[in-house]
Amino acid sequence: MTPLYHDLSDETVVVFGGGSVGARKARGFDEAARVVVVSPAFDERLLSLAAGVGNEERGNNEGRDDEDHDDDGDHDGAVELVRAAPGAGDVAEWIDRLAPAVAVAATDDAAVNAAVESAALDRGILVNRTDVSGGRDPGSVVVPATVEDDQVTVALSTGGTSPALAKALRERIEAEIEGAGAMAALSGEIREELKAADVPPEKRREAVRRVVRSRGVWKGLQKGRSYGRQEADTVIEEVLDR
Ligand SMILES: C[C@@]1(CC(=O)O)C2=NC(=C\c3[nH]c(c(CCC(=O)O)c3CC(=O)O)Cc3[nH]c(c(CC(=O)O)c3CCC(=O)O)/C=C3\N/C(=C\2)[C@@H](CCC(=O)O)[C@]3(C)CC(=O)O)/[C@H]1CCC(=O)O
Ligand SMILES: NC(=O)c1ccc[n+]([C@@H]2O[C@H](COP(=O)([O-])OP(=O)(O)OC[C@H]3O[C@@H](n4cnc5c(N)ncnc54)[C@H](O)[C@@H]3O)[C@@H](O)[C@H]2O)c1
Repeated sequence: MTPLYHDLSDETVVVFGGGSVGARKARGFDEAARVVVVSPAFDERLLSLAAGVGNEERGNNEGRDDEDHDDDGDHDGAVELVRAAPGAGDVAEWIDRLAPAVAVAATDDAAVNAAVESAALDRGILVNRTDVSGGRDPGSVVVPATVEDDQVTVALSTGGTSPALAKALRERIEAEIEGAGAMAALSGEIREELKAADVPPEKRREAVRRVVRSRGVWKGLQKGRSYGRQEADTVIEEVLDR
């Protein structure tokens, strides 16, 4: 399995199955893509997502300009629910109509999930099969456990073997990456500044490497951006003066 970060803005993700697993996947993809859930019944969390509850603070609507799919127009970014129970033979038609970039098979009907998988694979569409673990077929993707701090994202998979372990490790990493977003912003800015000032590449790299490893800078950033910056300037001066 090869982990990649994929930009799904302007793409559609279709989720077959509106139970608890379908709801979790819809929520995960909804931050970036248009999400359509096809199911005869919907978990309560999906009803909230469809009403746009919780979307505002997640800031997931950037870069989205097609509101055609939005039923009431009020909740840009809301998940769309389509009440239907396609049989295994109907799934391909749904996929053709929705033209998704990713299809998620999350029903409790193994035959329907298998039909989603084969229809997606036939069309070169990525498929996430939620009812099987272990090895994947080519074109089949795993949804990892993820932790985010601003622009920094950690995605974690056990290769499909142990989702419970993926979750447990994710909980540990959550504490570990706190503040990483602020550090990414600061060190990115410093890198640009040193480049613009024509600092020789070797010195520039050493300075940036030291900044991201400096306990003082991490601590400073906890107090506020300018404290982090001050600490970083001290580190940079040490490197440049040598
Ligand atoms: C990471 C996460 C992302 C997400 O889905 O959001 C995710 N599962 C999560 C939680 C979780 N899932 C399950 C449990 C109960 C404990 C257990 O059974 O282990 C727990 C833990 C809990 O709930 O505490 C049950 C389960 N999961 C799968 C099956 C099918 C099977 O095993 O056959 C069954 C059995 C169903 C049954 O027996 O009925 C299958 C998959 N689940 C995956 C992802 C993919 C592999 C990821 C990897 O490579 O590690 C894969 C292969 C396909 C996929 O769905 O992409 C999310 C944690 C998010 C977070 O909290 O950070
Ligand atoms: N990946 C994971 O993390 C994970 C975790 C638990 C369970 N599972 C597996 O995922 C599947 C779904 O789990 P769940 O807990 O959400 O089950 P669930 O029973 O709560 O939900 C299944 C949903 O599929 C819908 N459905 C049934 N037939 C359908 C059809 N033809 N088309 C569209 N939707 C249809 C049902 O109405 C229901 O909303 C199960 O097969 C289970 O083995 C996966």
